[in-house]
Amino acid sequence: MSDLPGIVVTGASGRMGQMLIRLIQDSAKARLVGAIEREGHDWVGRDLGEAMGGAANGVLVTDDPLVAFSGAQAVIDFTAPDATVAFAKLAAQARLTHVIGTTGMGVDHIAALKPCARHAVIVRAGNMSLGVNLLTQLTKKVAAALDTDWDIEVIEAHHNKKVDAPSGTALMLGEAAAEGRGITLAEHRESGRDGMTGARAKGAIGFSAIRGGDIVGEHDVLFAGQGERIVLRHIATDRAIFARGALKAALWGQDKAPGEYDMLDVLGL
Ligand SMILES: NC(=O)c1ccc[n+]([C@@H]2O[C@H](COP(=O)([O-])OP(=O)(O)OC[C@H]3O[C@@H](n4cnc5c(N)ncnc54)[C@H](O)[C@@H]3O)[C@@H](O)[C@H]2O)c1
Ligand SMILES: O=C(O)C1=N[C@H](C(=O)O)CCC1
Repeated sequence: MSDLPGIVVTGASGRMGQMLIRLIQDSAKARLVGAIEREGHDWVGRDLGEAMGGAANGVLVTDDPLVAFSGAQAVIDFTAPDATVAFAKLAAQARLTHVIGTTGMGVDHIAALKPCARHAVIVRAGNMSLGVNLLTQLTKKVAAALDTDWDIEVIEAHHNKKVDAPSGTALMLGEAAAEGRGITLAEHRESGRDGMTGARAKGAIGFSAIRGGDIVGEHDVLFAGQGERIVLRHIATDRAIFARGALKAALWGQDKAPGEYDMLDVLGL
């Protein structure tokens, strides 16, 4: 029996689920011990390897997290907000490191994670890539250096299957800009302009979302001044960057005290 950390992947058939499964199966630092899909999904009850179109790998896809979590050390979860809160409660009971990549979480979802983090390590980030997490620090620094004569806009583009907007990454970048400026995003957020909107509010942090085709994820933080503009940009061309970050977080969490963490903690940025 290997003593490598055993990892469960939720949303196994999803874009990120499949990426994570391949990464963990190829990893020398972790082993895949479970795969979860939602109740009624046609992968449930099937061998995971076969469901993914390859050879059998002996991992049965289940819709029962209690079964999957027993004998695991971490769960990596890129699903949907309600599902993530339900997984958090069970992961806390089982004392698993819970890595949350799910975006579109509302304030109630985030509040529901707090009691879980008293018992288990939770690492949550709207973007698990090194590049975007570094970009949040650059954004904070630029926003701190410029006054409100510079308008801040976050422009993001994603594939046509994405269900939430602004993206989790855009919100991270907006939070970083707000922090740099010493304001709260909640009080200065401006998104979804349409019709007679009136002039832009001075000091607002604006968001625009593009959805189309197979775009993996692109983010610009625009600082627009009089006669000049600064653009900080990140372009994701491969979902593997998110999966690598999530696996790193799951391993990092193994010797940490219960609590809520993000990728800045994991990456030491
Ligand atoms: N943080 C990051 O770095 C990052 C990167 C990529 C995607 N995401 C986010 O991850 C989430 C998933 O993205 P995706 O592109 O893989 O979506 P997807 O739709 O391809 O996959 C989601 C999967 O979750 C499954 N699911 C939903 N409810 C479930 C439940 N109750 N139990 C088990 N499985 C359930 C679905 O059946 C589906 O297979 C989104 O919120 C997305 O924004 C975050
Ligand atoms: O494909 C997605 O969905 C992505 N979601 C994250 C977000 O909302 O920022 C990260 C990029 C890809």
